Amino acid sequence: MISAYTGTQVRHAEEPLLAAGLGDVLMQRAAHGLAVAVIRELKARGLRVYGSSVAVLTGKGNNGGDGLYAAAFLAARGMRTTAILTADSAHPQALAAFERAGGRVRHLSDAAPGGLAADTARADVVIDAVLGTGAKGGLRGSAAALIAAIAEARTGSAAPGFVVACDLPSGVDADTGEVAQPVLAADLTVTFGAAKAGLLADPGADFSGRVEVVPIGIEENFERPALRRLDDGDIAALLPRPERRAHKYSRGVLGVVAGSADYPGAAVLACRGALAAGVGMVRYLGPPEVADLVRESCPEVVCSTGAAADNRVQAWLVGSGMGPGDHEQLQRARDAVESGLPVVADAGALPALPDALAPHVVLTPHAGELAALLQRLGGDEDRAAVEAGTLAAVRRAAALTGATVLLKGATTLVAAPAGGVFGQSDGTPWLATAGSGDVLAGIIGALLAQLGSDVEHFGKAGVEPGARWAAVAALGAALHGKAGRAASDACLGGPIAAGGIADSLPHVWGKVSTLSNGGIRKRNSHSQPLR
Ligand SMILES: NC(=O)C1=CN([C@@H]2O[C@H](COP(=O)(O)OP(=O)(O)OC[C@H]3O[C@@H](n4cnc5c(N)ncnc54)[C@H](O)[C@@H]3O)[C@@H](O)[C@H]2O)[C@@H](O)CC1
Ligand SMILES: Nc1ncnc2c1ncn2[C@@H]1O[C@H](COP(=O)(O)OP(=O)(O)O)[C@@H](O)[C@H]1O
Ligand SMILES: [K+]
Repeated sequence: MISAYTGTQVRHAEEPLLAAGLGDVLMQRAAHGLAVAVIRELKARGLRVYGSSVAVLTGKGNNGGDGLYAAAFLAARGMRTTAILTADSAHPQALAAFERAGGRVRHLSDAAPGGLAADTARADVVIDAVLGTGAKGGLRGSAAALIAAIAEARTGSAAPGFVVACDLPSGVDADTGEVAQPVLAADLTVTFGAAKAGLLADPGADFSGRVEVVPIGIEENFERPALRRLDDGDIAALLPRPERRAHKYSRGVLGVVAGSADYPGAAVLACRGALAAGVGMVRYLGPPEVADLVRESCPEVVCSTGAAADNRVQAWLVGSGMGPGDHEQLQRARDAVESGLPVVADAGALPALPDALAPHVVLTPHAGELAALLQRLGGDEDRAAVEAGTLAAVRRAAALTGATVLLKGATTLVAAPAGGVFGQSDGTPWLATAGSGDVLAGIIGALLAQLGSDVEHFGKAGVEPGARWAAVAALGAALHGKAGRAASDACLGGPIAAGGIADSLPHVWGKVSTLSNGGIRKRNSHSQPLR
């Protein structure tokens, strides 16, 4: 599990060490980790360390101190180092160490910004150490103009070098991932003590590049993370596995209330997602012409009639491909929510459900649908506001509705009403294709049907009871993202259609499940050695 924290949590974790007079030790550890990461990245790109150039942009706080100490290490390794001091002061000891190591200092206040930006953009490595967790808002004044000019110079030409953010890209809010432009997009963010939540949520993640965490000795002092990400080991541990004596009903039946005359394909794609995600059986309820298409496309699906209450299932999927005029389907969706069973509620069901829900109801809006939901509950966020502050918006929706809320996007966030948030970023932009969300709803529905009643399962994987519905939804988002990526990889990085996500899921599932302790022999409960 990757755990991320707010800047305030990181500062609290540092406090005991600062009180013990270890502030400079922490900074040296951070700076050394940053320098090592820069050297590793240079080598990975086939560049020599000795003689390569590095420009470090510094502010007046400790973030600038980290950057200057790191540049001093790099100067000692033979790099040509320049520090551009963007503020009227700099961390005094770090600046002295940098100068002792032979680094060159330039002051933003003394230079023509255009020339300085052009020189900086040409460096093999640019380190952004202007603002860290102590930032109040974004870059201002001449520092903002310099960063904007460097960003522009780097986009205009095929910039040869790479950008490394020290702790976080300046202008990205460590707690929320909100972005105050201008921000210099990093290829690599080297962050200290723990990942910051804002690096793993959009839009901050757009600017963070790859994120590496440098341990600095504060790791024991953290409490509850602000955001968690399931890694492959967690996914392997959480995947349901059929018992040896399993039958289709014990493995879980998913009821699907989806599709309409206008969008019949959504029902098919939701069923295909569910079938690929290990469910024992899918029961479809919907208009006869949609049911015909479902039968034709997925003969495995059992099509039923009647009300939701007449059909025995372990979980429901409602809403994909439904509109406000689909009264009978919407009534089934409301009944499914009333049943008390786990429900994934997508698309057309979102505006039709009661305002007050429960954690076992997983809502799956995209940004536009989340804005509409928040507006209905008294907020004034539009789609752009949700996209500018995804973490805050998804938390607010979960708190207001009492449901688990999954916000779809490049990073998919899942908020539990009790407070925990998961953030998955396993996919590819090729997933932004019509019907992709229907497949996701099918996958989550299948997981709810299989795992919904198994509370202990989550405890074993380190997920507390209050966050287990969010963990199921995050597991679904992770599988969906990985399946989309695998489908695209199979076409050498080419485009995918939504059905391809479902098609590649079983293979992705099998591959990731081999990572569980015990390895490949534990992959299936029936592949036991003969006794
Ligand atoms: N506290 C510690 O012991 C450690 C801190 N570390 C580093 O220290 C950073 C936090 O340091 P600080 O608390 O000094 O904060 P920052 O270095 O983020 O910057 C704060 C300074 O910048 C000014 N400032 C704030 N917002 C500004 C804005 N929008 N425009 C211009 N100036 C602004 C403030 O007045 C303050 O002087 C972390 O991100 C990390 O890089 C690491 O060295 C590890 C140890
Ligand atoms: N840029 C992106 N990168 C990765 N995944 C994305 C991106 N954009 C969208 N997705 C994913 O694709 C799916 C789109 O779902 P949705 O918006 O409901 O589409 P539809 O309604 O057409 O099915 C979601 O799972 C979302 O997380
Ligand atoms: K920074």
